[in-house]
Amino acid sequence: MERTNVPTLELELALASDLARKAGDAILAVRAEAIASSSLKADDSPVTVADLAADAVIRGGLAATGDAIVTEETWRDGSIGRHQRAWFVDPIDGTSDFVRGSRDYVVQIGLCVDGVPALGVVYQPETGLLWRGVVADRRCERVEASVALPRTVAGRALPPRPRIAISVAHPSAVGDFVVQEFGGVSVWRGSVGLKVALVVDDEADAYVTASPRIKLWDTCAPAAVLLAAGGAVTTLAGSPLSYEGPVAHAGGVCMWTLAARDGLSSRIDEAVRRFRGRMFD
Ligand SMILES: Nc1ncnc2c1ncn2[C@@H]1O[C@H](COP(=O)(O)O)[C@@H](OP(=O)(O)O)[C@H]1O
Ligand SMILES: [Mg+2]
Repeated sequence: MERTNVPTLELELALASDLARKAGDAILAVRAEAIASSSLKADDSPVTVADLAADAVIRGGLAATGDAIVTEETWRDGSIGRHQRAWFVDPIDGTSDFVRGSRDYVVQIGLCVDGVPALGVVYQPETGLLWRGVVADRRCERVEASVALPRTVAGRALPPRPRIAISVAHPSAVGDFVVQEFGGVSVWRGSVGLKVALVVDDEADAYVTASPRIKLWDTCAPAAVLLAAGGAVTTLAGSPLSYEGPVAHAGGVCMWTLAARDGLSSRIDEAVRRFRGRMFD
């Protein structure tokens, strides 16, 4: 049968892009008040009225899809379970940076199909930059002032000093060790989505975190963006990330170019061995 070039998940990509921008507007509208009145959730992570407003905008916009919806601000404990389609929403990724007045925070909307990231949108309200991807079409783009620039990481070589994107808000001994072990350079940045955007934009080769506090909504959208660009997404041990079980990634997360995965994964193993028992800080 003749192959058609009908784009996959076109409506979903348009919907998620529109909702991410609307959520971004909702955040900017209450930013000052949100920063002044932030509070801590039961797990000690910050939350603001901006997180809640953006969460509500996105949930409202996705409701008509009839799909499962998992959002940071509404999810209650338990396992995600198996869904044909499930949206993972982080209304603000990088809330701790946001409350410090940093521009490094994003809105993230990801869609898993059969438990695997299929589509993702990462939007930075402060700059209007948007990264998005549809994995099945190998379509990844950075949208800047309404111009979509295609992005790929396939075929990118690993530089002699690999650039490793590392959390500003949550530095860790494991992160430091991994950078040292790779003979690499740390690229400090807030938000998971922006660290993965660094990989997509050729400003980093890998994002590595050992934190068990990283959640499925922190990773789903950026994972889809990077996979669509031809990159790889794994646990520290090299397994695929699961989106059907617990809401936290217990095995850490690596998001990298194929060259970085191939060149560095054995040394990640070394980090895992060395830090066993106190791996997650
Ligand atoms: N060691 C840690 N402790 C607490 N949260 C962490 C963490 N490492 C990552 N995270 C979570 O991962 C997200 C991005 O963190 P970072 O900017 O440090 O990379 C944040 O999500 P939210 O901002 O959506 O709550 C944060 O809660
Ligand atoms: Mg968040």
